[in-house]
Amino acid sequence: MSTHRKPNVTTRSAASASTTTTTTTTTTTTSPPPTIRSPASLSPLLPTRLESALLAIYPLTLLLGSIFSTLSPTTRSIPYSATTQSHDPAFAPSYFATKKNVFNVWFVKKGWFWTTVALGVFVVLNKNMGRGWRKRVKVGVRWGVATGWWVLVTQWCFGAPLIDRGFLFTGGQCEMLQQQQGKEGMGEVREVLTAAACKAVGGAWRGGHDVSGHVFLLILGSALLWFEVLPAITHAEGLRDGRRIMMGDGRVVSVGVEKEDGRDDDEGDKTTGGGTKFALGVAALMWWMLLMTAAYFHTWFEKFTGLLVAFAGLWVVYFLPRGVPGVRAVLGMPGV
Ligand SMILES: CCCCCCCCCCCCCCCC(=O)SCCNC(=O)CCNC(=O)[C@H](O)C(C)(C)COP(=O)(O)OP(=O)(O)OC[C@H]1O[C@@H](n2cnc3c(N)ncnc32)[C@H](O)[C@@H]1OP(=O)(O)O
Repeated sequence: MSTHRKPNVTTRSAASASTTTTTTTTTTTTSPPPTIRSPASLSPLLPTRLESALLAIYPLTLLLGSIFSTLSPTTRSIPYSATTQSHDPAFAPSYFATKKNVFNVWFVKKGWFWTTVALGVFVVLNKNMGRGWRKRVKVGVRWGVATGWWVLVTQWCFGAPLIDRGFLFTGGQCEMLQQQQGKEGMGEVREVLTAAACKAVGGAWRGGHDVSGHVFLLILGSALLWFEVLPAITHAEGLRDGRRIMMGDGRVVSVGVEKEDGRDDDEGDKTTGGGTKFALGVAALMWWMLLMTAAYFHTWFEKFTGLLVAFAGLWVVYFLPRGVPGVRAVLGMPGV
């Protein structure tokens, strides 16, 4: 089964193969090169096993936090307000259960800034990207698409962001709009089509489904960081050549065939310099804040939809290019 794929995946090692003795023929038939070890049935549009395991950390974290909030006697005994999406701050069960906690105010609420800085530092300081700009530009393009998704979902989507549109679509509205006296203070009706405008005029954003912006941003930002960083610092096949791509003629091969001149810039020198540590540190803090969000804020369903919306963006940036050569030409793939 694997023999007809072998020529596609061994191109990158052709140079080294020519230096080996004739006995290599026997060796190659019995022990296939690492680039074809992934199950043949795996679609390039799906994560490798290792990527799946890493991505599974997110739903598991949400589950863990939600179970904790359900079972913890302290958390359960304090009233939860669906409108503020939090516990009464006067009785907050933990420092992390208050909205004003310093990590929320300076880190999560500015989470895309931190994601950008961490990625920027990694790209500038990481030696494994080679001397040219090609790989760095592709990282920038992927960041641009992820940023576009963040903007559309949380900031602006030709008017209200998608989260607010979803809230209104599912029957929510600014409570003051329902009460006639509130309408005057709000000015244009368009202004109250966003949660921010509603809160600014003292209204309550109630009644609809509010996708968790925190869950969305923390998953999108942290996964973006490790999807970019890990292929550059690990030998794990599931994050490197175990990734499968579809070629223009429909063949599914290892991503190894697309490496520049068959060369693997990253091989051998797996440095974890300051840029890498900083980026992974930001991703780790994001994971912690995700756990805190899961434990103290939002409903189960709000967290679940935050996860889905983040995964949708990640799929477009990191998995769609594997199955569509045209998209791959624009977005590239980390470590390739
Ligand atoms: C040599 C080296 C060279 C280096 C070279 C580097 C180059 C480096 C270039 C830099 C250049 C930068 C350029 C950046 C360019 C940008 O990226 S600028 C963008 C900066 N802006 C941001 O990052 C903003 C990010 N924030 C957001 O998008 C939104 O605030 C969020 C995070 C989506 C959250 O929205 P939200 O409305 O809070 O929504 P939600 O999650 O539903 O929360 C509901 C409520 O529960 C609360 N809540 C939920 N979870 C929690 C929690 N865990 N804790 C407390 N409260 C919570 C919320 O606070 C919220 O309460 P309210 O505030 O509404 O009362």
